[in-house]
Amino acid sequence: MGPRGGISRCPCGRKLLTVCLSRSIQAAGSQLGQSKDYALPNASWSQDMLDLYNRFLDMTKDGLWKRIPSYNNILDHIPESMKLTYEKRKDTRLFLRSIDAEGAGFEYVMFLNTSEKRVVCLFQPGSYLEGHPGFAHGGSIATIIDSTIGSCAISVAGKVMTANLSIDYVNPVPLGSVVLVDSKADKVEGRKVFLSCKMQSVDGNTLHAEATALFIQLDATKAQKQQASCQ
Ligand SMILES: CCCCCCCCCC(=O)SCCNC(=O)CCNC(=O)[C@H](O)C(C)(C)COP(=O)(O)OP(=O)(O)OC[C@H]1O[C@@H](n2cnc3c(N)ncnc32)[C@H](O)[C@@H]1OP(=O)(O)O
Repeated sequence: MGPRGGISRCPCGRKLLTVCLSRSIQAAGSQLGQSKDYALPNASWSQDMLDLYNRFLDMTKDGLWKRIPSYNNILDHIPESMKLTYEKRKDTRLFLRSIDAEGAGFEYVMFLNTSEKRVVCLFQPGSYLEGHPGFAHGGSIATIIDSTIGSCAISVAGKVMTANLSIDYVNPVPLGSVVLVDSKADKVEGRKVFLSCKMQSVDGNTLHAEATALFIQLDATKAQKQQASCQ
């Protein structure tokens, strides 16, 4: 990972500046009628989250890493060429963006490195994701892993679905902490994409979870049938 970014050295304070910038970008976006991008700092992000975000943002400068924008409607994530005949519905939401209160649900941002076939997600689980008292629910961990690995699979193979996801939960994740979800595509065999992933603490000293997954590239004919059946 590269050195920390210039933003952090601003005299008016990194957190304040970053949040101001994100608000300006979001305000500009809404003026243009664009969807809100949630993968930008907000006031709920901890210093750890902001520090990591700025480190990764710095790594996007040479073009190897890209920040993946995040919207509350899945169709805003899908390239035009992959949308086929989906119709945008107003009554659906991407599961991870279903909680409105900042900081209460899935606070996350993903970064893609295409040449390494890798997606890293910075994840700060909020209080509505509680399982055991004070810790993130295993389902929320599975969700962020599935989405991170899934984003990696999509970048490699386009339209895919999870066929298998296997997770070893090693250490619980405290609510409000920040973890790194580091996924990579290990192998592509025909329509099958095999991926693996580690969820670790920011200092790298705690392994929270390890996962492997199989994603299958959708057969065009079957994909059209699936779409037709859910419209
Ligand atoms: C933040 C932004 C978010 C964006 C990321 C979103 C990521 C989220 C992803 C999801 O959560 S997707 C939702 C959960 N997944 C599903 O609901 C999938 C349900 N399953 C299916 O629809 C089908 O089973 C599937 C599309 C996965 C595969 O059906 P196909 O009919 O296309 O595949 P087919 O049965 O022909 O199998 C193709 C190959 O894969 C193999 N295969 C299929 N399922 C397998 C499995 N479960 N385990 C091992 N191998 C499997 C199968 O043996 C075969 O191998 P071979 O080519 O070598 O013969």
